[in-house]
Amino acid sequence: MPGLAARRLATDILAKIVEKNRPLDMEFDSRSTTPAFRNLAPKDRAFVRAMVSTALRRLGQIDDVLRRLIEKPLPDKADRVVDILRVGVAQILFLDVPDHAAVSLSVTLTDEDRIAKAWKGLVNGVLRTLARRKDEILADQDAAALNTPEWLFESWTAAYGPERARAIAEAHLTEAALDLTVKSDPARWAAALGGAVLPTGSVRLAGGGAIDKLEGFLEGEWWVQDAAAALPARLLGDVKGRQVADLCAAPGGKTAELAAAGAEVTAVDLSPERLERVKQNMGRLRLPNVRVVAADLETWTPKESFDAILLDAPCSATGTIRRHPDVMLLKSPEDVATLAALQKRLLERVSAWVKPGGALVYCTCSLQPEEGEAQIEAFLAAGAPFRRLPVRPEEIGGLAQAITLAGDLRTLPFHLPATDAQPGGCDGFFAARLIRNES
Ligand SMILES: C[S@@+](CC[C@H](N)C(=O)[O-])C[C@H]1O[C@@H](n2cnc3c(N)ncnc32)[C@H](O)[C@@H]1O
Repeated sequence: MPGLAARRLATDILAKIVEKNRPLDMEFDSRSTTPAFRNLAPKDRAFVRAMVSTALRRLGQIDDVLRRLIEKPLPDKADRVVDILRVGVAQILFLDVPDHAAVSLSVTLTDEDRIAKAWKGLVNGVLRTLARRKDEILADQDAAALNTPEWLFESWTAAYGPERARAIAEAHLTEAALDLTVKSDPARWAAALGGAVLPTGSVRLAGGGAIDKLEGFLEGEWWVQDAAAALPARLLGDVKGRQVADLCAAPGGKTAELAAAGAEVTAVDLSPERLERVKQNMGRLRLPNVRVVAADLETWTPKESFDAILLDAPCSATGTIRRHPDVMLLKSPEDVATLAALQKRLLERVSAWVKPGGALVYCTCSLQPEEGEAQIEAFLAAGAPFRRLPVRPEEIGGLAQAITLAGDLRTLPFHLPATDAQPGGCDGFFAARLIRNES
């Protein structure tokens, strides 16, 4: 039956993420070699990804629909039914799928399962009712609040105020555009690829299609990198001919920027597998000036100090929810606390490796102040031999709203608003630039 295999796979993947806490990318990577995945046409694979991402992005709204339309909560053994319903609701409310196809394929999937089949009538009834009442139900839902875990909404309200917290949650409702960092001539690549040049210099495409088939990929003219993720490396200024350490480097977006700007880069990361990707990427991009080191920064020590250091510390990644909606499900306040402790240790340790007068940029793709502003405040307050060098708007494409009072970079997911030429938004990044005292 056309489309059934894609729904079955989407339901299986969603179940693993929601019930087994498996990250979305990891689950897709591990499925990519299985027959169930390989037998799908490329457009069906993309559709599986769209169903799963949408179900995660809108999980709060979807579960609210199920609470409204199912009178008695389903028993634990009906997990499969819930997952089928979630994928079905995602199709009816948020994806461009005819209602009758979403309903009948969901019913067929239910009928396939030995236990779930007992709820075939319920699946049919719930999805048909939804198809009839969808406009009324959608109008009655507060999407931003329903889809955001309470602890996150509260933390953003405390950090940024209620209006900006809501704007962040609203920005998460939309899939991110595809941003490219180009080696040179953004206007030429924007024209060639049908995109637009952002004020920050990245090229933004509306997304869709296989990346490795796009012009310039094989020639190594650009790499995929969110517009906000492209900003921290730039804060190191002119790095041509300088010894620069990119710490926590994989998969290498910032390594590529530094190498393309002419630095001699030492790229360090804990994960040998992820470093393989750095090597592949640098090969494709024809950037030979990168030395890759697989090491734990908590124990590794460089032989010599560096002119400049970029520390892109491991973090909760709450700034990347538009691309990774599973973050909302998988991360907890405890994770933020554990990661903040690791970031503090890394920052203190690696800061000793910067030459006097050299720059240290600390960054994370987190919206949580504990992983950004508070780290730097505590580091400087503890008497570290560094001073802040505030970020200037002209260094980041005039994005003055992304500079804090203290002079750090703080992008939020609703920055870079949409225009006629391009969709809006960017990752939520924090970056601080510190200069080591001369003596
Ligand atoms: C945010 S990602 C880095 C993204 C990368 N800078 C880029 O722009 O493509 C964080 C990285 O930190 C690495 N990492 C985590 N703990 C580490 C440690 N103790 N030592 C070295 N690398 C670590 C992870 O393997 C992961 O690749």
